[in-house]
Amino acid sequence: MNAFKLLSRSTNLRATAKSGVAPTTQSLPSQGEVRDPRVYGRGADTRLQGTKRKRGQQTNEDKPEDLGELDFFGDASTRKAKKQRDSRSKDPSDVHDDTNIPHINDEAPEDPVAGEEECRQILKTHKIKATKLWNPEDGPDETASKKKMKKKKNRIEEESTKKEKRKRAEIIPQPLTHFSQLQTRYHVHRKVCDNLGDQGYEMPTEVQMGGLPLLLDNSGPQIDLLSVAPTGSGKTLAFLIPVINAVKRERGRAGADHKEKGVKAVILAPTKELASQIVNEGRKLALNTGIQITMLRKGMKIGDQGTTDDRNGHNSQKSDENAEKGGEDEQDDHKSKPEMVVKADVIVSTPLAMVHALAGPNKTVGNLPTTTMFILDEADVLLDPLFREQTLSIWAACSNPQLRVSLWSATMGASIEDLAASQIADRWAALPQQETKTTKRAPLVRLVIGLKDSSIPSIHHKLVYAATEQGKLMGLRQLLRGDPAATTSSIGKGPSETAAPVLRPPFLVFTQTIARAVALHAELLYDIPIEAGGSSRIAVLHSDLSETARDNVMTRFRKGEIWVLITTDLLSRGVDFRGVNGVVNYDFPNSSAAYIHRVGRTGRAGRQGGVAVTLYAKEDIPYVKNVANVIAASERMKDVGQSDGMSQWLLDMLPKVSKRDKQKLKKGGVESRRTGKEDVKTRISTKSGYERKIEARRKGAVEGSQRRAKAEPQKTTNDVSDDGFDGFD
Ligand SMILES: Nc1ncnc2c1ncn2[C@@H]1O[C@H](COP(=O)(O)OP(=O)(O)OP(=O)(O)O)[C@@H](O)[C@H]1O
Repeated sequence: MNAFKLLSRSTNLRATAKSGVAPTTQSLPSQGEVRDPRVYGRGADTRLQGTKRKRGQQTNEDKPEDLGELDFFGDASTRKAKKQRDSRSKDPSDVHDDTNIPHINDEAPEDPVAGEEECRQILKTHKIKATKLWNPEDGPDETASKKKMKKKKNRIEEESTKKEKRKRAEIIPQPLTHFSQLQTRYHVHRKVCDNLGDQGYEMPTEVQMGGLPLLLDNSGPQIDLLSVAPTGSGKTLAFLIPVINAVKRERGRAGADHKEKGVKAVILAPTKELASQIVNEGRKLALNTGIQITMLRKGMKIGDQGTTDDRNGHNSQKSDENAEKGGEDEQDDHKSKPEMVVKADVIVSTPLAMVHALAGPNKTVGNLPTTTMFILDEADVLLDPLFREQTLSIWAACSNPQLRVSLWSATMGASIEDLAASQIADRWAALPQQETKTTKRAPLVRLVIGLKDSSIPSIHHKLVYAATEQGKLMGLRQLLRGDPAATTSSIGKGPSETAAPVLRPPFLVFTQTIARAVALHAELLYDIPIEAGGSSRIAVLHSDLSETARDNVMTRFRKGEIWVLITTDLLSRGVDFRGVNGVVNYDFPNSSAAYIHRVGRTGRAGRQGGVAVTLYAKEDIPYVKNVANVIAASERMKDVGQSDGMSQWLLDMLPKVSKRDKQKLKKGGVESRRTGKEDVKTRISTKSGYERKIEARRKGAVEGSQRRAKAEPQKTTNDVSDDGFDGFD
C-alpha cells in the first residue's frame, strides 16, 4: 500500500474509491467521543442500589460529615465542625450563595446512598484504591523528625518506624457514579455543574469517582492528596472541580462586596502547553461564575502578595535537557518585559514563571498568604531534581496554615511520595504554635487507580527491533505507509500478526532531542505526497520554537491539518489530543515513566484502538527490559483475547537494567544520540557518509571563497574566480 492511498483516504473520497483502500475496521481513537470514558470496568452498571432517597429530598446522608458510618478519618469534633460550616453556608439570608435556588439537576436520577459493602464492590470493579498515609488519629507524625536521623543505624530504625507508622488503612469513599451527585450530594455550585453538563460530561472516570468525594467539601478540600491515575483518565477535572467550587463557595460566604483579594489556588504544570490547556479547561468550568483563572507568563507579577526574605534562594536557571525532558522553556529574558500585575483567583503556571513572579527586589521572595490550594500536575516531574528547588520554593511561599496540597500524575515513585509526605509534615511542624493550636492538620490520603505506574490497557504496544538508525528510519517510513509489517512486534505474539492494528494518522513521533526532531522532520518532509497535502501534513514542535510558532503547530494538529507531529518529551506530559491514533517512539524513552506518558497521548478518555510503536536499535537493548515490563503489565490488564501477548521467554532473556544505567539514561538519554554526541551511525539522514563528506567539503569551499572575496578588491565581472568554484550542481 503506498502512502498516497493511505494518506489521501481522508482527503479525497474519489481517491479512496480509486485506491480501493477499504475503510478501516480497526476502532480508532480518532473516531470521536466514546460513551464510557472509564479505563476499568467499562460498561459496568455502577448505579448505586443503596437506600433510595426521594427526588430533591435532602437527607442527612447528603452532607459529607454524614458519611459517619463511612467516615474514614473525621472524629466527632470534625464532623460537628463540618455540620456547623454547612448550616452556615446554607443560610437562606445568604443572597450571594445561590445554593438555595432549586438546581437545574434536581431532575437528576435517584441518588441513593450505598452501604460500605456496595461501595467497596464498585471501587473494586473500577480498581479504585484510597488509603490514608497519615491521619490525626495516628498520633504525632515522625516524618518531620525523620531528618534528625543521620547515621546508618538510625536509617534502619527509620525504615522500621516508617513501616510501622504507615498503617495503610484502606478508606472507602462513597464513589461518585454520576455527575448529578455533585449537586445532590456535595452541593457543588449550580453554575459549575451546568458548565460540566454543557461540555457533555455525564459519567465520571475512576479518578473522578474516587477523587471528587475525597476533595469536595463546602469549605474546600479537607485533605492532602497524592493521586496516581492512568494517562488520559480525567485528572484535570478531578482537581479543577474542587478548586473552582471552593473559590465559588468562599465568594458566596464572603459576599461579593467583600470579595477577599489574593490568589486562592496555585496550579503548577511542567510545560506551558499543559498549563495553557489547564487554563482552558478551568475557564470552561468557571464560565459565568466570576472566577478568574489566569496563566502566568514571562514578566508577570502576582498582585496582593506578601514578601519574605529570600532565605531559601532558588535556582531559576534553565537547562537544555530540562526542555527535552518535557520541562519548561522560559528564557531568562523576563526582565526585559514591562511587569504586568496579575490579579486572579486561580493561577496556573510553570515553576520558572512562578519563581520569577515571586522574586522581589534585593532577593526578597514574595509569598502567597491567601492561597489555600496548591496543586501539582505531573507531580513526579515537578519534584524531579530538575524542577525540585523551584517547586519547593513555591510551595514554601504558600504561607497560609490552611493550605491543602494535591499531587497528580500517572506515575509517582515511592521517593516522590515520601518527599511530598515529608514536605507536608515539615511544613506543619514549622507552623507557629498558635496556628497549630487552632488549626487541625489534614489527613494525607493516597488514591491509586488501577495498577500504579502502568500504561492503560486499551493501547496496543509494539516493540520493533530496527537494529540501526537507518533501520529506524526505514521502519518509520513503513509506518507512514501504513504497512502492517511495520507494527510486527519483535517481542509480541499477537493473535496473528496480520491482526496487529495498523498505525493510522494522526500520530506523534518522539525523539530524544530537539536536534534529532528537527533532523527527522527535514528527512521526512517530502515523504507525504502532494496530493495528500505534502509537507503541510508533517510538523515539528519543540521548546526552541517561539510561543507563536508552538501555538500555531498545536492548533493545526488539533484541527487535524497536521497528521504527523514530530516532537520531544515537551509533549509527553499531560497534553491532551483527543484523536491521536498512535505514538511512535522513534528514539527510545529515557525511563519507563517517560514511556507511559508518551504512549498515553493516545487512548484518552476511554478511546480504544490506540497504537504505540517503539523502535529500538542495538544501543537500546540494555534498556528495553524496563519498557517490556511496562508493556507486559499492561497486557495482563487487558480483557481476555485482547492481549497482543508478550513473549515471556524473550522478556526473561532481555538484560536487566542496572540502577546506574537507569539513572544515566534518565539523566541524558542514550549517549550516542545526545546533542553534539551523534556520530555518523546515529545521525538522522539517508545521505550516506560519503555524500555528507562531499557536501561538507563543498560548503567549506564556498565559505573559503566568500572569505577571500571579502578580503580582496572587487574584480570586474568578466574575471574568472580563481578558486575554481562554479556553484552547486
Ligand atoms: N468524565 C469524563 N467523561 C468524558 N471525557 C472526560 C471525562 N473526564 C475527562 N475527560 C476527557 O478526557 C481527556 C483526558 O483528560 P485529562 O487531560 O484530564 O487526563 P489526565 O488524566 O490529566 O491525563 P495525563 O495523565 O496525560 O495528564 C480530556 O479530553 C477530557 O476532556
